Amino acid sequence: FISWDDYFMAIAFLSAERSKDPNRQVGACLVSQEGIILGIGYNGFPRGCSDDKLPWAKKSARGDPLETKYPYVVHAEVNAILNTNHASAAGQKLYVTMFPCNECAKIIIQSGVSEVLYFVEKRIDNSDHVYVASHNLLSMAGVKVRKHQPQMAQIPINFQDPRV
Ligand SMILES: Nc1nc(=O)n([C@H]2C[C@H](O)[C@@H](COP(=O)(O)O)O2)cc1CO
Ligand SMILES: [Zn+2]
Repeated sequence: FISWDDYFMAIAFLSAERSKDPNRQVGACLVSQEGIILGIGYNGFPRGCSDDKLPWAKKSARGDPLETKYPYVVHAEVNAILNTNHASAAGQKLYVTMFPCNECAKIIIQSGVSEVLYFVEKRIDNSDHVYVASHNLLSMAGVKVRKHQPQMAQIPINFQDPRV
């Protein structure tokens, strides 16, 4: 059977599959102290803001930031937190497929999350201030940060041959 940590991380991975970002699909799963899922999210444009009208590009040929996704996209972590009713703020754990950026770190801290479990970190070296700031904030606020160590290499879901 699947461990709790693998289970919640797998849910974050599955949620990431919903993202329409062609370059990076990120998923997050917020879990209460009691192990109840409070919220799930992935990166996408805000509700009502159509993918048909907003760009998914990383760069604009004209150098116009408004032609890129960055000013518009809601990060997976924020969606997971906003999708909850905040019933039990204390002791929440956030499972994320990617280490959170500094803007998400602020929201994670202010919403009362006490532990972040991430799968990969985008940061290549210490020069990326976004992730250095994120580490600093989480550490100052006493939010535990842990890299998920999977117990299972894969968790296949097979609709063709369900073991029921
Ligand atoms: N923790 C994160 N949560 C997220 O939801 N994202 C999203 C925002 C963008 O849609 C995409 C990053 O795009 P790129 O610059 O790697 O092509 O991933 C990114 C990170 C990484 O910090
Ligand atoms: Zn973020």
